[in-house]
Amino acid sequence: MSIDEAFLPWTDAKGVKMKGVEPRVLPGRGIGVVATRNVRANDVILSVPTRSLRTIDTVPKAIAKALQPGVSVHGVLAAEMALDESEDFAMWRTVLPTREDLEAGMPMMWPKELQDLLPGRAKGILERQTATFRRECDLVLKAFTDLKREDYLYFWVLVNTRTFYNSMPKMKAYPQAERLVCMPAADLFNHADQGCQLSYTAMGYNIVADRVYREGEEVYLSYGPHSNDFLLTEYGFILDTNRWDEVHLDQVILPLLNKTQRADLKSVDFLGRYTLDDQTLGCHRTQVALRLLCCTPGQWQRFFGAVDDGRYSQADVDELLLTALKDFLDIIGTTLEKVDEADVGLDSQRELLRRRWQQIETMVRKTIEQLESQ
Ligand SMILES: C[S@@+](CC[C@H](N)C(=O)[O-])C[C@H]1O[C@@H](n2cnc3c(N)ncnc32)[C@H](O)[C@@H]1O
Repeated sequence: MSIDEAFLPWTDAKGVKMKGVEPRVLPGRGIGVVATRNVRANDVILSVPTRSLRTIDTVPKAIAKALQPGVSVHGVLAAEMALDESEDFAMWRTVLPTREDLEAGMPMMWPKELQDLLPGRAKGILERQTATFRRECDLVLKAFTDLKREDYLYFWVLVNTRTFYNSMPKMKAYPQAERLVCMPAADLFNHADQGCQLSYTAMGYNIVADRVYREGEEVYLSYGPHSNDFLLTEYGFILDTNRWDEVHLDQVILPLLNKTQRADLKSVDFLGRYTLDDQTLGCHRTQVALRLLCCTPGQWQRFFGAVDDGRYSQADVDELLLTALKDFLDIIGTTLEKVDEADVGLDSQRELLRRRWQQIETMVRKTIEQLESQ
């Protein structure tokens, strides 16, 4: 893989300014952006003028009209790209990942058997993506009968992995999840859990350095405070070090609760989304749910209402959590065996899945050790 020599002149003609950075091919990450000289914190390293942005407002009326209101902005942008045969887009395509590149990482493009082995949180995101895609794909293929399902899927996934949240004031007319924008060159930055920030001005978008970067260093953008399950399903990769990572425990906490307890938690919006992270031995939601199993109603109410800190029931809660985490270790072990035995999909897909479960295992073991050493 290499970057077409006409690509940078093309971005230049679009008014994109790169200052002290340039895109390069990087092993294992496709293309990324690297500092060509020392960059200072708060330097604007890339700017993209409004005229170069692709938004719902730049989609040809014939396409937008044929698809909306039934298809989301995401779905319309994907359809536009799938139908775009212009020379302009052909140049952008030279730096876009191929279908094979996307298949390696994006669970939406994996075989069902591997999708079924995803961690619970990733599976939840995938289910929502798949339902949206199916609904939108049917509408798009009905409107543009020459389009093929697999081509539309490629562009749908592409838009998923390369759009930014669009903070232009006029986007307020759209629901939050629909405010999407595509930007040439800005979409070549890879993500880190701490990275540069995107900022909007009336002229367009800037990427601002979050810290000093030395010449030759890769410059990362922060896509947001995302866990590895989120990065896996939305972007097709995971980070080795991720301060926003968390492990979802619903799989082992929900089965402990009876019907009434579930209904009680649901009524206060505390049913599900139980997590472990680096900072806590079970998040506050987990603490609330487990206290239903070992406290009187009055004690539970006082903890829930923050009238007391629940110190008196902490040992019982920790014991319940420890048992749940040990059960989770069994589930993780069985899942890893299934991943190893799976004879479907690509090696890269199975390896990514294995790495994610190993990260989860490490976090669960660490918490077990901490609970046992208290
Ligand atoms: C906005 S694009 C970034 C540019 C991309 N690397 C390319 O070649 O076009 C987002 C995609 O880059 C890859 N990516 C981003 N950050 C990464 C990272 N830290 N490690 C591995 N892959 C990453 C993922 O495939 C993701 O879907």
